[in-house]
Amino acid sequence: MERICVAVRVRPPETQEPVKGNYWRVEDNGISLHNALGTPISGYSYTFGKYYYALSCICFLLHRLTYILKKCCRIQCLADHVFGYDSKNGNIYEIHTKELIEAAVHGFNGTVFAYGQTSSGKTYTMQGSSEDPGIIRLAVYNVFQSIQSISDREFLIRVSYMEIYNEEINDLLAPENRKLQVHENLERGIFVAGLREEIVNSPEQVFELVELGEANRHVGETNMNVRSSRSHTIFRMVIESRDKNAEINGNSYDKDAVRVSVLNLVDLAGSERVAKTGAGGVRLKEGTHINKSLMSLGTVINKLSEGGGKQRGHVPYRDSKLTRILQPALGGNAKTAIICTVAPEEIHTDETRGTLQFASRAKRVTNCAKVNEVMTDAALLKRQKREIEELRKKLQGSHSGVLEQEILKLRNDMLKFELEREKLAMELEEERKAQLERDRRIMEQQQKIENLSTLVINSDQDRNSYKLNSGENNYPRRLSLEISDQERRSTGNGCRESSLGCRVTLRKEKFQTPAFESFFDGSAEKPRSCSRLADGSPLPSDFGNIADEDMWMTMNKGHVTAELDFLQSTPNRNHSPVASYVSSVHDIVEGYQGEIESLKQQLEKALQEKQEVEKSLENQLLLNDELKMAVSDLQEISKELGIAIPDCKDDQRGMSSYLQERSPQEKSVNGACVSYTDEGKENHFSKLKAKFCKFVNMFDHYKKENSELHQQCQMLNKQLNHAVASLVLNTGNGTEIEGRSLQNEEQVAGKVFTGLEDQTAHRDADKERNKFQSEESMNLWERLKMSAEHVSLLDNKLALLTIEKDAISKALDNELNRQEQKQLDRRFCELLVDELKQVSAEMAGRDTMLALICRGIREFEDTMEEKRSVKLVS
Ligand SMILES: Nc1ncnc2c1ncn2[C@@H]1O[C@H](COP(=O)(O)OP(=O)(O)OP(=O)(O)O)[C@@H](O)[C@H]1O
Repeated sequence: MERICVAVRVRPPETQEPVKGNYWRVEDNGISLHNALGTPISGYSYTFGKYYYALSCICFLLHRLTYILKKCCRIQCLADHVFGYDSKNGNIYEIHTKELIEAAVHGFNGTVFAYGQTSSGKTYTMQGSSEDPGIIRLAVYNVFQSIQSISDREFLIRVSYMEIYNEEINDLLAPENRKLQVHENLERGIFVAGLREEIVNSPEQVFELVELGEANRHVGETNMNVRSSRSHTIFRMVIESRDKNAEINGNSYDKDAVRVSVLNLVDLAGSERVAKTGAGGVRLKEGTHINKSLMSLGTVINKLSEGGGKQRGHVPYRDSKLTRILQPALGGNAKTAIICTVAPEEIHTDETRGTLQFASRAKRVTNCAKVNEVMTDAALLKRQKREIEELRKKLQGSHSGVLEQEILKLRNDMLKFELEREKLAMELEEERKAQLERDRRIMEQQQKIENLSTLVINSDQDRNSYKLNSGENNYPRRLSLEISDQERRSTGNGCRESSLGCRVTLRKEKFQTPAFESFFDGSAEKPRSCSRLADGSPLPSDFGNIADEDMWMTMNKGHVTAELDFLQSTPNRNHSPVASYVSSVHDIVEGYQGEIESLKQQLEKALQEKQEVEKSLENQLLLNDELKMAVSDLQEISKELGIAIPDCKDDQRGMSSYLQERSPQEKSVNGACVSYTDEGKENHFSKLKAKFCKFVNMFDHYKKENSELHQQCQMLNKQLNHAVASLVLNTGNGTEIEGRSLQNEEQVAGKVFTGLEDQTAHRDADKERNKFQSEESMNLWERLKMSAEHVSLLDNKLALLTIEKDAISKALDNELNRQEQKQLDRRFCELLVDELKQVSAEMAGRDTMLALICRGIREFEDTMEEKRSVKLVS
């Protein structure tokens, strides 16, 4: 564990004029604010490791003398420092950062960053000038020098340069690589995907790249700095090294051990105040992002400094790209040095104080740096080294230009692929999110549908209970307009918002045919077996294609069973002016229903009678059968006796003529059996004859009865026809619902007729009636629709008027309250006036009393005076 090294650098004043007000003075290893007289101002004094400063100076002097002393002092040397106006970048580098850079060559991660307000000299410190090279240049030189001094290891250095501009990471070496993403994995730790990395062999190569990056960096002019950095830049060197002699020594462990360290040299953009920078538009936006990310950095430092390096809790590295990229440098596996730059001018006192406080906190942060050794057989170092060698050989050849281009192209391709991969990963993630969202929506929809189904079922149950209670037929008595915002929004299965604005619920379990509301817009899907349905009508317009009764039943089944849920007026509408209109419509409907019900009763009665007649007819037929059997018995006996008896099917006349045409002996049926010699036979014959006569009489009687019954039956059928016809005509003026239900009745009636009358003629009549009925129904629906629209319009108006009325009554109430208040005030005033009058009267009384007392006193005094003068005289 080691602490972050923090140095403070005060840049020279902007003007050479002598300071008139307060000024910052650097003394020993501290910085304090002094007034114009040179006296330090209390509370503005910061001292940074005096003891360490002395030690570091000694260390600097003895730096090259003894390695052990250097080693011992290393930690101490990286202690805090304060650098004054006249300090050079070289001094700072030597004292503050050199150890860190050299440690990076030996496999430690290292980060150096400059922090401070705008125009305090961060860029100057990091980049420097031609006379005073900055930390980056000095570090690059130092790295290459160190590499050269280490003869037993081979190195590979890769360089990248990026900026964080408005919270977007851009590649400064490849400006086309924008909006790069930060990733983390076990192998590479935290890294920026798609960042161009250049393999370098010399400081000059690096400087070229730095220049290229600087040219691409975002800078802009503000009131405080002509060339103000508008982005944070991170110059990164990845140093890989491997033991050269490992293969010769046969040490496979050393051969595969590759040290990989990352050195970040960071030039932060400066915190700024809009009032001072005069930033607006783009500059303001940049400034906002800069301040935000610096605030995140401050928060991270605060968090890290709080726990004393042990219990840190959650550190919000992910709050900004800057802290995320610098995560290893802030409390992680890295050596870190911070250079806090401050401006000496009095006007920047607050900012300077802020920077110094940041420095104090950063000083308390501890890191845990260790040598990063990677064990891999396919080390990148080896591979890339070989590649470099190959490329170098090729470059030396005649086609160097072409090859160079090829390399560039390959590199670009590689980057493109990497970017593509990133993009695809992002798209995949987005798609996943979208899918989740879709699933959620579907779930919601399903829930809604379930809710609506429950509603429909409830409604169905309500209606059933209504039916049970009323003991009525299957027709709903009232139309109710149920408007509920929630339900109106719902457009699930079987439940749609109608053009009337009222919600119409279909009974899904029964409806197989076009939805009811489609009658309004004619969008209903036509049933398969009924292709020639009239537009918008639920009933077939042409019955020519209907082959039989079953098909007709099948076709109409959906319509006949289709019902609307109850529609109820909302309570507030009962009192609306249009409610009477609705109720009148309801009355008309109810009138029709009454008629229909009475007709139905008639029909039922007729059907009952008809059933009775049928029953007696059946009995008659049974008797007929018995009679037939008896006749056949008789025929057999007659045959036996040699008498020819006419067939039982013959009518009465046939039987009579037979009896008349009989032989003389046979004619005297009443006992003249003279022609028979055999007395026994005669008796038997007479018995049979009597029996036969009895049967004949019975037959006559039944036949008569039968014809009567037939007549009665025909009469009843006529009555039935008549009842049904009037029922159908009346239904034509009824509602759709009644119309449909009557179709059902008609079908029942049609069934009854089937056995009695000619079906074709009846169907023609049915067709006509149904056509008429459907037209009438549609007309009525149109009227109902219009009236419902009218009702809804009036309701809206009423609602508006109600709101207006409420507002007026509210205003009226307010006015009344005000009036009351005024009256109360007036009353209060009057009371006050009365009281005042009383008080003044009292005062007047007292004045009078006082006057009287005064007069009394005066009189008393006069008397006394007189007495005194009398006394004196006497
Ligand atoms: N130590 C120094 N010696 C001489 N000049 C300096 C020094 N430090 C800063 N300057 C000058 O001050 C000015 C502002 O410095 P610089 O641009 O480095 O500030 P900065 O902190 O990077 O500002 P910003 O955050 O706006 O980018 C520059 O003109 C620079 O040359």
